[in-house]
Amino acid sequence: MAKHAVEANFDGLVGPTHNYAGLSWGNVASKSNVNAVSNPKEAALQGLAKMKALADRGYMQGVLPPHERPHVPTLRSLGFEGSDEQILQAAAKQSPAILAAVSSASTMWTANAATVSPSADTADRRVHFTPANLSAKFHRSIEHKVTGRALKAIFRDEQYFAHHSALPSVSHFGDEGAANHTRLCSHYGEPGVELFVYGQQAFNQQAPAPVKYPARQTLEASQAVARLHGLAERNLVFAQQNPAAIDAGVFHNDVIAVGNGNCLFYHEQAFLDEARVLADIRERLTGTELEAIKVSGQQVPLEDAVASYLFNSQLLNSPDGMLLVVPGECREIASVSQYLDQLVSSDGPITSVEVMDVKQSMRNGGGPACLRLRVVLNDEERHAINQGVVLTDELYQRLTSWVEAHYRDRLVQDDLADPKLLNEVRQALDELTGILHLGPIYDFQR
Ligand SMILES: NCCC[C@H](NC(=O)CCC(=O)O)C(=O)O
Repeated sequence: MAKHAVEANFDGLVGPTHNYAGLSWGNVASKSNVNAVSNPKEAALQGLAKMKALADRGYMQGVLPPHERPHVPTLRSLGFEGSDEQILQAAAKQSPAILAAVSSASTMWTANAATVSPSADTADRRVHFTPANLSAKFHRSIEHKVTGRALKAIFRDEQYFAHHSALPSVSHFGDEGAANHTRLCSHYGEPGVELFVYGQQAFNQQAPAPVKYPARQTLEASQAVARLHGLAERNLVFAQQNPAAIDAGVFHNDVIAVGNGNCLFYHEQAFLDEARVLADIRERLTGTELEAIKVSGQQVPLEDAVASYLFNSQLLNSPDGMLLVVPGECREIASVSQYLDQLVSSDGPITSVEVMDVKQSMRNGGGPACLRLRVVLNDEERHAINQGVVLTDELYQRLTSWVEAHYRDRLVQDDLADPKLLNEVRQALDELTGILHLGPIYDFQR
C-alpha cells in the first residue's frame, strides 16, 4: 500500500547581498541586467510573499537559508591574506570579478540546490538528497558544501533521509540539481517516473551539443545521481535538452518545461527527441495516463518563453485541477498572456493561474520555479523534519521583521567591498540560524 504523501516546497530565502553582477553567461536576464541597482530587501520580501501565498492556500512550505556572502574563506583559498577587511579591499582592487562571484546571493535559487528522490522511488525507501556541484559557474560552485549542511540540519533523521556529497566538481559531472529533474506520478506516495534532462554528454564528443552557450548538465552526472539514489531503471528516463534551446538562453530545463503528477507542460523546442521522451514516460508511468501539454512556437515563440519565464512556473495540485503559479512577466508579454487565458479555458488539467511578483529574482533569471526545491514527504517523514523551517504565520512574521531589520534596500557592485556589509550579513545570518533552529551551519560560526 502506498503511503500518503505531499509535495513540500522549500524556497530559498533571498540573501542580503542580492545583486546584479552578470555572472551567468548563457542566462539572458543575468547578462542584460549587469550593474543594475538591486534591492535585497524587496527581493527577500517578494520571495517571502510568494511562500506565504502558497502556505495560505494550504501547501506545505519550507524555507532554506541564504549563505554567508561575501564568502571570505573562498577568497583566502585564492591567496588573499590578512583581516577580513584587508581581504575584501585587496579582492576589490585586484579582481572585482572574483569579489562579485563570492558575493552572489545565488543560493536563493534552490531548484539548483540539490536533486531529491522521494522514498517511494528509492531502493532503501529513504528520501535521497544530492547537493548540486553547480560546477559550470564559479559563483555557484561554492554553494554545495553549506547547502549540504543546511539540508542535513533540516532532514536530520537517518532513518528517513540519506545525504550524498556533491558529484566531482568538474565539467564532466556538471550537475544543476532539480532544475533538470522532474518527477511524474499518479499520487505523490506512489513510485514515479524520474525524468533527468541533460544538456550534453561528457564522454561522447560526437553527440549533439549547443554551440553558443554552455550546457551545464551532463548525462553522466544525471546517471550518477540516479545510481546514488538507488533508482530502478524501469522508473528512469534520461532526455537530452534541445541544444538550440540552450543556445536561445534556456540554460536549465525548468526554463522550458515543468511537470507535476501526471502532467508535463513544455514547449515544443524543449527536447531533442520529444517523441521518444513522451513514449518512454508513457511506458513507465503506472496508475495514470500522461497528460502532455505541448506549447508550439506559433502559440508562444521561444524568445517569449525565455523572456516571460512561462515554464518556470510552479505546477501544483489544487482541489479542482492544477494551479500554475507564474511570474508577473507572463502578463506583460502578449503571446504568453493570451496563451494562459486559453489554457485555463481549454478543459485541460491546468485549471487556474496565479501571478506572483518576483521581479528582483527574475532580473537574474530566476522565476517562481527556480526559487523552490520540491521534496515529496510521506506523513512520517513530514513529522521527522526539523519543524523550525516550516512556514507558519508566525515564522512569516518573524522572517519579515528580520528582513526589515537587517537588509539594505539598495546595493551596487562597489558596496560588496564594504566591511560593514559583511558584518551585517553575519549578524543577520547568526540570528537566522536561531530563528530556523539550524545550528551552526556557516563557516563564520564554526
Ligand atoms: N535557476 C535560476 C538560476 C539563475 C542563476 N543566476 C545567476 O546566478 C545570476 C547572478 C548574477 O549574474 O549576478 C544562474 O544562472 O544559475
